[in-house]
Amino acid sequence: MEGVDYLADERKKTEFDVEEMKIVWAGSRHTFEVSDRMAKLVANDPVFRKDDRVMLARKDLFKNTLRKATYAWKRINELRLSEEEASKLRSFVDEPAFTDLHWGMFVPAIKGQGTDEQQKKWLPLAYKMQIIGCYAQTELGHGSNVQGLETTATFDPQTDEFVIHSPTLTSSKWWPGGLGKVSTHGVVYARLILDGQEHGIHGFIVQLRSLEDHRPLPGITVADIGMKFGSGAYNTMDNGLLRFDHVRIPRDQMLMRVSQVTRDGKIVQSDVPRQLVYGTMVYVRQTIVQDASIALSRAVCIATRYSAVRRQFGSSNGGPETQVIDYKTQQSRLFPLLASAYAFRFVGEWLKWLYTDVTQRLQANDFSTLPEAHACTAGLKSLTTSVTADGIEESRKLCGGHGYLASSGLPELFAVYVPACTYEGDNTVLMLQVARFLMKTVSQLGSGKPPVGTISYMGRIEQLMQCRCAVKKAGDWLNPNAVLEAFEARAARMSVSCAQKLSKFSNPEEGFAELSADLVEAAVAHCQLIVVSKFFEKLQQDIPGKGVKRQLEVLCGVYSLHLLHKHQGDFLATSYITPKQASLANDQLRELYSQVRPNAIALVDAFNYTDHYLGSILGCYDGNVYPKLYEAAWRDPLNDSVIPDGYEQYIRPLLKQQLRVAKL
Ligand SMILES: CCCCC/C=C\C/C=C\C/C=C\C/C=C\C/C=C\C=C\C(=O)SCCNC(=O)CCNC(=O)[C@H](O)C(C)(C)COP(=O)(O)OP(=O)(O)OC[C@H]1O[C@@H](n2cnc3c(N)ncnc32)[C@H](O)[C@@H]1OP(=O)(O)O
Ligand SMILES: Cc1cc2nc3c(=O)[nH]c(=O)nc-3n(C[C@H](O)[C@H](O)[C@H](O)COP(=O)(O)OP(=O)(O)OC[C@H]3O[C@@H](n4cnc5c(N)ncnc54)[C@H](O)[C@@H]3O)c2cc1C
Repeated sequence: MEGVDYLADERKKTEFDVEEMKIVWAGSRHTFEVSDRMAKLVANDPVFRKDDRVMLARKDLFKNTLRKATYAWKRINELRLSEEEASKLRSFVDEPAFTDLHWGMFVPAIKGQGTDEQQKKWLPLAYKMQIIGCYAQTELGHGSNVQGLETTATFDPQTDEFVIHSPTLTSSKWWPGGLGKVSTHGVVYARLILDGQEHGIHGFIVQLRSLEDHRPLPGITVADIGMKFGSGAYNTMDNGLLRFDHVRIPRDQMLMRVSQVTRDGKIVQSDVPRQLVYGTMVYVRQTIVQDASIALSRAVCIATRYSAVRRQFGSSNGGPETQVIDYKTQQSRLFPLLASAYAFRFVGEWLKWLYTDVTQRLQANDFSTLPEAHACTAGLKSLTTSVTADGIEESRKLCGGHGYLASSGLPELFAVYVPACTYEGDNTVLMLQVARFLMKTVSQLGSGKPPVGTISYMGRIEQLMQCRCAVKKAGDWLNPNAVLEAFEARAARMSVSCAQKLSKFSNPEEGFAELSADLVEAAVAHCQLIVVSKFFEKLQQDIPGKGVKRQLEVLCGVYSLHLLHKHQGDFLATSYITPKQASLANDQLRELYSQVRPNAIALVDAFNYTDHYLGSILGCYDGNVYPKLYEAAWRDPLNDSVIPDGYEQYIRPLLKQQLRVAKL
């Protein structure tokens, strides 16, 4: 039944202009057009086929990734794509590869931490991919604790070189993507030693492999760390291990924007704060927040379309059964995820702005917003990746048994996505950084320095500690001020409560460790407030298109009220709302689900994903799920023959043996 749209009736119910919503989702008409063009380019090119990925053995999978990545690079050059187009094309290829780390971390590390001279030398080589780089920070023994890294970079004043060395097994670099089999160079993080004295962790550009024959250079041991979670998935990436045996590099290969080492082996600190050595992580964390909305929206698109196709129970007089999307339980699990995808999109857009702003300030030697940028990128990376990883798994469950099939696309999406909760900073460790920022802010209240930016609500601490929720009926929860005050009061009260408990400890570090679980909860409350408030800010913009703004208001209501419902313990325990008001919020939430329902399919169509990118039979645009599942089953290599390999060797003797036992 080629060409029939099985979701056409659903699409007829839409109450808003989907084409305009596509622009809102993309961020601008220009971004929409670039994305649309690149997505179609990839989808229509058979080299980028990916439906066989989960069947491939590791070596074939990896070679296939190399083929796709180099072909993508060829197309980028042939078509003279801009940086923006090239990056979109790579993302629609949808296969983790060494190029992610080359463009996503190696190049940004040189840009952010290299001097002008170093950038001039290394960036042209990297831009033409004449060298391929990775980001080699984590070690076997230490990842979260960057100050605990053991690799050493000892300056030798005789030769004007650094000697890079791995003194222990645990100092082996472990995890860097692209390192295992591909990278020719790495930005390697090591402990700087000058004249026997330690000077903290710094980045060094180290050549790892020959540019002639790709063999590791003398003193370098390098390999892949082995298979990871899931089939296909992140196994396309060659995460690597690396050991140095007194490897010498010229002095000018230490990235010297933050600190310089002089010819006579002295360290000179520039005005730039030492934390800029961590700058690449801040950059990547903000890109991860933007990507979270993409991964979550993919899962939600699949689950929403399938929930409209799937029917179970409720047939009367031989009529059709109920679409599972009409069950309130399904809606209460699915629609908050749909709303979260939109919420993360907008907070990601804002975070990109914040990051650009802090970068411009840093160039003008204004470091004042760095702590907030660090707290926001760390906290939002943690919050959005945790919700997205859980949301992908929930989407799989929302698709029932068929969600467990590889052809649903959800298992692989989960397996690729879930390490985002760990890489670029373990999510708990990052929330504890937010908590430190919050405790510092609370301790400085009343010092005459008013808190600004995302923490400015703390400046109204007295009012926020005393106010009570004014909601009297369910509809009052549609008032943005009521919702915002609730989230502000909850976040402020949880932080103050932690600060009060902390003040009872004579050793603040001991207190911080003891209270860390509470502190993480306060940090989560603060980050949720940021997401809610950025959604409301988005709604204050001029949003054209029939019914588009209205739909976004509904989604904003779903996002904030489902959080309020889920965390009602916090809101009640901090005495901002009463149980009655919590119950009214839930009533309003149910009503909002009914408003999402007729628009659900259109709201996921607005993501504008091609069937190729979604990679899911359950989520295909036309909803023609069952014939496609049936056909896909027959394509499985196990069905190449009616009698399986191994019948003669195992099944037949087994059956014969059973027969003998039966005869006895
Ligand atoms: C179906 C198939 C689908 C296919 C999908 C297809 C494609 C997918 C493609 C791609 C996937 C998408 C993205 C992939 C991206 C990346 C993944 C790949 C690579 C991953 C790379 C990595 O993981 S790199 C390694 C990252 N490592 C970490 O993040 C380590 C975490 N640890 C730290 O950051 C720090 O050590 C710390 C922050 C936890 C502690 O630091 P320390 O110095 O010990 O700190 P203190 O706590 O004492 O703090 C001191 C002061 O410094 C401030 N501060 C700390 N960090 C920063 C910072 N970054 N910036 C600014 N300031 C900072 C801190 O606040 C303290 O300040 P005060 O003194 O004022 O309190
Ligand atoms: C797929 C993938 C790709 C990666 N790519 C790269 C790369 O390209 N380059 C690179 O350098 N690294 C890379 N990494 C490494 C990654 O950055 C680290 O694994 C990550 O930072 C977490 O550090 P860890 O492994 O040391 O975790 P650990 O810190 O050992 O965490 C273990 C547990 O301890 C807890 N914990 C740790 N410290 C604290 C604390 N202070 N308080 C409370 N709880 C704590 C954590 O919450 C966690 O539950 C990658 C990792 C993965 C999984």
